Amino acid sequence: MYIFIVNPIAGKGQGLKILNKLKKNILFKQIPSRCFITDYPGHAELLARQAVKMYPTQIKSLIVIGGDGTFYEVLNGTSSHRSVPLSFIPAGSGNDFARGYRIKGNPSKILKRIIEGNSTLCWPGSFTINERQSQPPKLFANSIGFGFDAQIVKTANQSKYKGWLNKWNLGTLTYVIALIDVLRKFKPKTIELVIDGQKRKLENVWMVTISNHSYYGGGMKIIPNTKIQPRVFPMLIIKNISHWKVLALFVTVFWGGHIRFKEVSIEYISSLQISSDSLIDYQVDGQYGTCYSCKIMKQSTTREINGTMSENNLLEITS
Ligand SMILES: Nc1ncnc2c1ncn2[C@@H]1O[C@H](COP(=O)(O)OP(=O)(O)OP(=O)(O)O)[C@@H](O)[C@H]1O
Repeated sequence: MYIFIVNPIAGKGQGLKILNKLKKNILFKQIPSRCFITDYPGHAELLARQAVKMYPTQIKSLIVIGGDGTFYEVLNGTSSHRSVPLSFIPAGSGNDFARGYRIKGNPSKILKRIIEGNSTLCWPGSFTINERQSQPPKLFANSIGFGFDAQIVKTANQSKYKGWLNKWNLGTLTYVIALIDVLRKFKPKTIELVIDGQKRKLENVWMVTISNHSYYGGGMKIIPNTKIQPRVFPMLIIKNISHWKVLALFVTVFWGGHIRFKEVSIEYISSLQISSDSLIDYQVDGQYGTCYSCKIMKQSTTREINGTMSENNLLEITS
C-alpha cells in the first residue's frame, strides 16, 4: 500500500496539480494506493499518524507531496513507526529536503524510483522546547536555527510577497527581501550553550543553526558539503559581526563562501542545549516559534527515504 499525503496549497497549488497529473500516470494506476489531502496547518501530522495506525504493516511507502513544512509534519506523525519508509515528491517553494537528499527529476520519475525502492537513510534531529518533559521530543529533517535566521523565516512567512514570488519560481528571493528587512532592526544576543556536555556563554550572537544537510532557505548552502552522518551534525555559529558584514556574508551563502568569514564557525556535535534569559526566536524546517531554551540531539535511529538518486550516496560513517 502506498499512502499519499498531499498539501494542495504547497508551492501555490503545485501539490494538487502534481497529484492530479500523477493520477493519470500508468505506474500510479498499477499500485495499491490511498490519497489524503490536508485541510489545515498540522493536518498532515494527524493524517500520517492515522495512516500508520490503519495500515501498521502494509505501507510500502508514505509519500509526501508538498513542501518542507508538510514533510516535517509527516516525519513527526510517523515518529513512533520508524520502520515505515518515507518519500518526498517536492511541490513546495523551498524544497530544501529534496536538494539535500538528491530527490531529483519530475514527479513521475520520482514515483518510479519510489516504486523501485531506491532509498537513502536519514537520521533526523530531535528537539525539545523549554524542556517540556511531558511532551516527547519532536523531529526535524532539515534544520533548526536560532536568532537571525528564525526572524527571517518569520518575516518571509508573514509577507505578502512570498506567494507572489513563489508563483514566479522566485522563492529564494522571498528570503533575501526578508533578510534585508530583519537586518535593519536585528539585535544580537547573549546565549548559553551546552555542547556535548560542555558549557559555553557566547555574547553578540547572530545565529546558531544545526542542519542535517547542506541546504536551507530555498537553496542557500548554509553548511556546504555536509556529509549526512549517523551520530553528528554540523552546527554553525555567527557572532561578533557588523550589520554590513552580515549582508556581504549572506550574498556568499549561495555558493558557501560565508564559511571563510572569521565570524563564522562550524563544528560537528551530537547534542546542544541553548538557553537565554530573554525569548529566543527559532525556526525548525521553516516553521517559526519562540523559546527560552531548547535541547537538540542527533537521533540514532534511521528513517528510510525512498525515491532518492542512489543508495547511501550521501553517507559517511564516523566512529
Ligand atoms: N489546506 C491547507 N490550508 C492551509 N495551510 C495548509 C493546508 N495544508 C497544509 N498547510 C500548511 O501549509 C504550510 C506550508 O506548507 P509546505 O511547507 O508544504 O509548502 P511551501 O511553504 O510551499 O513549501 P516549502 O516549505 O518547501 O517552502 C505548512 O505549515 C502546512 O501545515
